[in-house]
Amino acid sequence: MNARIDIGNEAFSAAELATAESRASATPMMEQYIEIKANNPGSLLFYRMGDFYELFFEDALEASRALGITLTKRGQHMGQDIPMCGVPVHAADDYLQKLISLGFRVAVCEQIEDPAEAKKRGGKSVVKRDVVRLVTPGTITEEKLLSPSESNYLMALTRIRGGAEPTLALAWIDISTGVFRLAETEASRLLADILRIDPRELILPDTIFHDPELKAVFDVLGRTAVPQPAVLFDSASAEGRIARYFSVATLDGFGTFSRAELAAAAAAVAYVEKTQIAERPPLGKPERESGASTLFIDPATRANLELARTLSGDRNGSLLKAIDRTVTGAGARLLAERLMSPLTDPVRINARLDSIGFLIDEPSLCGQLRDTLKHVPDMPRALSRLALDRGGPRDLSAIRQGLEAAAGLAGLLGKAMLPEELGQALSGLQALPASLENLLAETLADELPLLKRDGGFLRDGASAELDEVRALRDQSRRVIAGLQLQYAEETGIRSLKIKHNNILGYFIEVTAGNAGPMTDTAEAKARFIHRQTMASAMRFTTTELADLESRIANAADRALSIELEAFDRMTTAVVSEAEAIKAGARALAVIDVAAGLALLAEEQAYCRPQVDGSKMFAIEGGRHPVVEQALRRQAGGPFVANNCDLSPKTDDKDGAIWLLTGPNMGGKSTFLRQNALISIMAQMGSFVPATSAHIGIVDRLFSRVGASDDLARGRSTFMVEMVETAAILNQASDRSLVILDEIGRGTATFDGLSIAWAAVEHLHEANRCRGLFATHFHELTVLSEKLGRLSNATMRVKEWDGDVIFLHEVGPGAADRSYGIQVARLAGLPASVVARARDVLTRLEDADRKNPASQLIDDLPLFQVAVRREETARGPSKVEETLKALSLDDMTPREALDALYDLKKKLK
Ligand SMILES: Nc1ncnc2c1ncn2[C@@H]1O[C@H](COP(=O)(O)OP(=O)(O)OP(=O)(O)O)[C@@H](O)[C@H]1O
Repeated sequence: MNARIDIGNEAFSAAELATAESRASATPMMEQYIEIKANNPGSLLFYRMGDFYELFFEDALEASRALGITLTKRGQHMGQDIPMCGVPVHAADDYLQKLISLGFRVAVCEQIEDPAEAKKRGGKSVVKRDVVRLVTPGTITEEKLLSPSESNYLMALTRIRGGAEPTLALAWIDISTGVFRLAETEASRLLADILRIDPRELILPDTIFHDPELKAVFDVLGRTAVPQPAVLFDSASAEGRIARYFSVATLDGFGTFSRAELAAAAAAVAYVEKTQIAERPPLGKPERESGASTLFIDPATRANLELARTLSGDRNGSLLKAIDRTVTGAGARLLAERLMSPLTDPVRINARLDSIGFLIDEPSLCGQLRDTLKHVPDMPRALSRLALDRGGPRDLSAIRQGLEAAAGLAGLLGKAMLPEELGQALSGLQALPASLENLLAETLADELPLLKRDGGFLRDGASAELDEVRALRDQSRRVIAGLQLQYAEETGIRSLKIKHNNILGYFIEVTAGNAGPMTDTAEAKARFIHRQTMASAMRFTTTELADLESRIANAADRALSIELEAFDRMTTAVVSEAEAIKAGARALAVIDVAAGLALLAEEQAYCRPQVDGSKMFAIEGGRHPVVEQALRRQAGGPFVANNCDLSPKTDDKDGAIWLLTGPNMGGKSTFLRQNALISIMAQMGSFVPATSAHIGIVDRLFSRVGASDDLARGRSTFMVEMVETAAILNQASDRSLVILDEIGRGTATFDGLSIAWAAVEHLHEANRCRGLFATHFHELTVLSEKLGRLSNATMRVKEWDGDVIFLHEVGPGAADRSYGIQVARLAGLPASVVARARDVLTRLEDADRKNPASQLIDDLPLFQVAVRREETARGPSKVEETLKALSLDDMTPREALDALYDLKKKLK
C-alpha cells in the first residue's frame, strides 16, 4: 500500500534489522526499536524521544524525502551510520497529514506505563516504549487531518459463500464521530454502494483482493483498498468480538444482522482495535441500512450528475455546494450523507420535508436556530479525541459550547408544536446532561491553551487548592520584584536584575564591571553565591532566592498536576455521557440541515415536492439548481423553467418516456440533468427547484449524460457509452428513472441510430421505466406512433436572419432539424466550410437514403469545384468585367501590357 519512494541512499531495511545477527549487536535502545519495528511492518515508525518523534534507518530516508526534512546520523549499527530524522511532537499533525496524503501509514510509538513490569517490581511505576496507534487514512482523528464537512469512513467488505449466491456485506465506521453502519449488498451494486459511502480506506480479506470477479471494483477504487488477513473477517467469532468491544454479553439489544453483516462489522471493529491500540474510540451501536431503503444511483450517474464533485473533481460547481446552507461541520456532513443516499421510503422523506416546511413557516425561529448553531463547534469529533486521550482543553470547551447551544436550541424549539423529526431532535437535546454543562462552565477558563500540559485552563475559583497555589506563585513573583529592589539598594548596583532561565532558574545578573560590591568582601561573597561568569555579565544567587525559586517551581508543578487531575475528571465525565452527547450532536445536525434547507428553499423559491408510492413524475416549472444559481451569479439571462411529465397515462400503470429532440446548445442536457437532480433532491428530503413537483418514489436512477470518458483506462468513448447503456438496460426496473443523452452518437450513423432505436424499444417494452431520451436522430420520433407510452418533446428555437436563437423551452412535438450548421457558424467555423456543409446537407436531405455516401460522391462536386461554382453564381467581378470589355485586336502590345498592369492593380 505504501507509495514507496526511491530512497537512493543505503540503509538497513526492516527485514535486515530483524536478523539474529543484527539483534545481537544492537544497543539496548536499538534492540527495543528493532523489536517494535518488526511488530509493525508496513508503517513508518514515529519513535518518541523527548519532544520529538524520531525515525531511523529506511524510515528516516523515506520521511526525509517525503517531508523535505534534514537527515542526520545517530550512532552506528553493525558498522554503518544510522540515518535519523525527527519531527517535533507539537507539529506532528502537519507531518502526519503530508505522509498520509502520500499514501504512508504511520505507527506512533510513545513512552507508556508498563503495569506488568511494575507489578514485578513491587508496584514501582515503570515506563516502556510501544506503539499506541497506527495512523491510516480511515482512522484519523486529528482536527488538521479531517475535513470539517466530510465524514472519514473506514469500511470493511466481506463475502460469505453459502447458498446459491455469495453474500457481500459492508460495514463502515467513522472513528472521529462514532458513526457505525452496516449493510448487505450485491455484486451489481457493490461499486455504487462503496462510492455512495465514499470511504477513505476499504479493508477486505486478502483472499478476495485479487478475485477477478471483484477486480473491476478495486481497479476503480485504486489505492483505497487494503487487503487484510482473512482471520480478521472470521464470521464465527464475529458476534463475540463486537460484543466484547461494546462490553456486553450478547448483541441482543443491537438489532438483527446477517452473518455477512456481522463479519464485516467485526472486521471493521478489529481493524479499529488494531490501529487504536491504547484507547478505544466510543462507537455508536451499529445501525443497519437496508439496500432497498436508499435510492440506487449507479456510479456513472453519480459522477455525471456532479452531486458532490464536478467531473474535474472540484467541489465548487457541484449540487452539494449549491444547496449547502448549513453552519456546522456535523450539519454539512449530514447534508452530504443525505444527498449521497436519498431515501426510497415516502414516510421518512415526508418527515424530513415536514421539518423544512415548518421552518419556512416560522422564519424568525429558523433564523434564531441558525444564529445559535453558528456557535456550535464539532462536538462528536471533540468527544472522540477526548475518549482517545488525544484531546485538549479546547475539546472540553467544544463540548461545553455544544451543550450550551443545545440548551438554547431546546429553549427555542420547546415553545412550538413540532413536526416529528424536529420533535425527536428536541428530545435528543433535552436528554443532554445539564450537570455536565454546569461542571464544564464552572471549571474551564475563558481563554484556553491548545495543550493541556501548558496549564492555565481552569478558571479561578474552580479549585480552592489551585487558587491557593496560584496566589503563592503570584505572591512569590512579587517577592522577587521586591528582592531585586532590595539587592540593588544594598549593593548600589542600579542595573542589577533578577532574571530566569531554564538552566539556572532565578538568578541575579550584573555587568562584569559592576560586580565588585558582590565579590569584594568575604561577607558579600557569602551572601551572593557566584553561579556563572559570562563574557560581559556575572550571575549570582542567594539562599533567599533559591528558596523562593523552589517554592515557585513547586507551585507551578502542583498547579499543573491539579489542572491535569481536573482535566481527567472532566474528560471522564464527558466520556461517560458519550451516548447522550452523540445523540445530542446528531440532533443539532438534523436541525442545522432542516434550517439550511428551509433557508435555501426560501432564497431560491423552491417548492415542496409531493412524494409518494405512485409512479408519477410531474414537474412544473422545473429548473436546474446549479445552472440557475450560476446564471444569476454571472448576471446572465434568467433560467427558463420547463415542465416534465412522465406520469402514467390514464390507461396505463407504468410511467412514460419522452423522446427529446432539438438543436445543439438548445438545453437538452440541462433539461435531462435537472429532472434527475430534482428527483434526487426530493428523495433526500429537500424542497426542489420547481413550482410544483409530484414524484412517485424512484428506486434506481440511471443516466448516460455527457462525456464520462474512460480513455485513461483504455476504453474508447463509444465503448464506455455502450457499457453504461448495457448496465441501464439490464438493471432498470419499472420504478426506475432513466436519463439517456444521445445514445449511439459515438459510432457510424446507421449503427448509432439502430442501437438508439432498439434501446428505446427495450426501455419501453422491457424495463417499462420512466425516462428521458435526448437524441439527434430525428428518425426515432416516428416510434411514438407505435409505442404507447413514448411521447415526443422538443427544445424550441427561433430563427432570425439565418441565425438560430435558443429559447430553452421544452414543448411537445419533434424538431424538424438540428440546426447544427447554425451552431457551427456561431462557433466560428470558416464561412466556406459552413457554406459547404449547407450544400452537403441539402443533398443529403434530398438523397436516396439507401446509400447517401455513394450518392454524395457521385452527385456532389468536390470541395474546390463547389467553391468555384459558388463564386460563379455570385456573378462576374470587376476584373472579369474589365477583361471581358477589352478588345485585344484593337490594342498595341504596349497597350495590352498596360491593361494587364491595370488589372493586376485592381486585383490588389
Ligand atoms: N432552461 C435554460 N435556461 C437558460 N439557459 C439554459 C437553459 N438550458 C440550457 N441553458 C444554457 O444553454 C447552454 C446549452 O445547454 P445544453 O448543454 O443543455 O444544450 P444541449 O442541447 O444539450 O446541447 P448539445 O446537444 O450540443 O450537447 C448551456 O450553457 C446552458 O447554460
